[in-house]
Amino acid sequence: MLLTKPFQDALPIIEAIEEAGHQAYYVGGCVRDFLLNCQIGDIDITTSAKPDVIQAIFDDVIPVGIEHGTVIVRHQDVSYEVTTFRVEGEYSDKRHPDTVEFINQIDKDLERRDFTINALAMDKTGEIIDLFNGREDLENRIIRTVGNGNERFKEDSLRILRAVRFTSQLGFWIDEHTKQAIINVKPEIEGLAIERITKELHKLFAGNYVAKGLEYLVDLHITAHIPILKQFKDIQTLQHITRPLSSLSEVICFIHQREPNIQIRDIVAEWKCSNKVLKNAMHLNEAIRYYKSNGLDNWLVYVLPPELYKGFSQLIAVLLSEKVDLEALTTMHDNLTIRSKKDLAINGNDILEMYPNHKKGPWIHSVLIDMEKQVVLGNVFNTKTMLKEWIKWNPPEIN
Ligand SMILES: Nc1ccn([C@@H]2O[C@H](COP(=O)(O)OP(=O)(O)OP(=O)(O)O)[C@@H](O)[C@H]2O)c(=O)n1
Repeated sequence: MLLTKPFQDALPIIEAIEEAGHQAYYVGGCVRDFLLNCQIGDIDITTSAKPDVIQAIFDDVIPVGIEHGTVIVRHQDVSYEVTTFRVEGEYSDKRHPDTVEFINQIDKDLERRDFTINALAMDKTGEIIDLFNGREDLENRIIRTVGNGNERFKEDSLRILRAVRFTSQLGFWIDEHTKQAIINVKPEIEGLAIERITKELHKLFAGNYVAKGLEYLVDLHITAHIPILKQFKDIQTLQHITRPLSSLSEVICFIHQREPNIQIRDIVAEWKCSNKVLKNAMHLNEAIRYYKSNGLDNWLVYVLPPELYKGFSQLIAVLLSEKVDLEALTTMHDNLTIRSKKDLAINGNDILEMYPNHKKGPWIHSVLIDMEKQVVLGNVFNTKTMLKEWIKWNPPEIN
């Protein structure tokens, strides 16, 4: 099969390993996505060479997980994960295998992988190694564990969420035996590091077939073992989603809107998200609240950071089945009369001068915000005279 560019770019790595007398193959998600004609993410390479051999062959190697057999080889500004063929022991810390044994043949390495569609390898000529009928499952759009599902999921219960995530990304179905194994092993999800769960949920909500993924999550009662989702009173409401949500802030805002008892701050804390995610989720939530009572106006566009317009428009579609055009938001933003408080033609001192018998205080800030809003909404011109006039007619409450 003709290799596409990302594989051709990685070819010198495979060739150099082979020239040193070892085997090397493209493996996992990149081969799956290649056969599906999807955009290729990272290219992973699996090899019979041990990490120290890889370090000796290449100049630019980052030892990210030598004890597990993984190093990163940098080649023409791209990072490639190169992992030695291995079999693994138990995952008692729920993150990494307790023991790793390096082996010389690819078969056993493929056998330890999660799903048949991920247990595919490809050599440098494009020849596919498919020991578990992964290609047939790709054609039939099936997620099936390699061998015994109970064992695969017990080795790493994150694979349960990966299975569901793949249904959301690829629109595939989960094989019946695999489904049963998910049901058997799902309580073990509770022992996983939350960061790993959050990462999978993020990918699940962003999948093109998100409704399908969430249907599995709910129907197989996996949600009962996922922090935050287990708090839903009516978990069915989680499934009513018509399109993907690409950022975690959108996901968090969506959850709060669907289940208002669950607070945004609590989701962020439980899922260990960043402050940036918290801030953006709050912005989105405030914008949705405002939109529900006022519709779309200049104030909403002014207050919401432009980088969140896309997420806002997605959420409006998902939550309210309404269309807010991204272009319309951008045009409204371009036509705003002011971009920030600094552009106001009046400042705190001007206001204080109008009320010489009063002291500085929070009331000045309130007047300024009100002015900002009136100017943005086009109710008053942004000149000092007009703004002072407006204040005279709408005197502030000073206390
Ligand atoms: N819990 C896991 C994680 C990964 N893998 C194997 O390691 C490969 C690479 O894993 P990763 O990069 O995490 O996932 P991808 O399948 O490549 O998918 P994506 O990049 O979309 O996350 C997978 O294809 C699979 O063969 C596994 O068996 N069990």
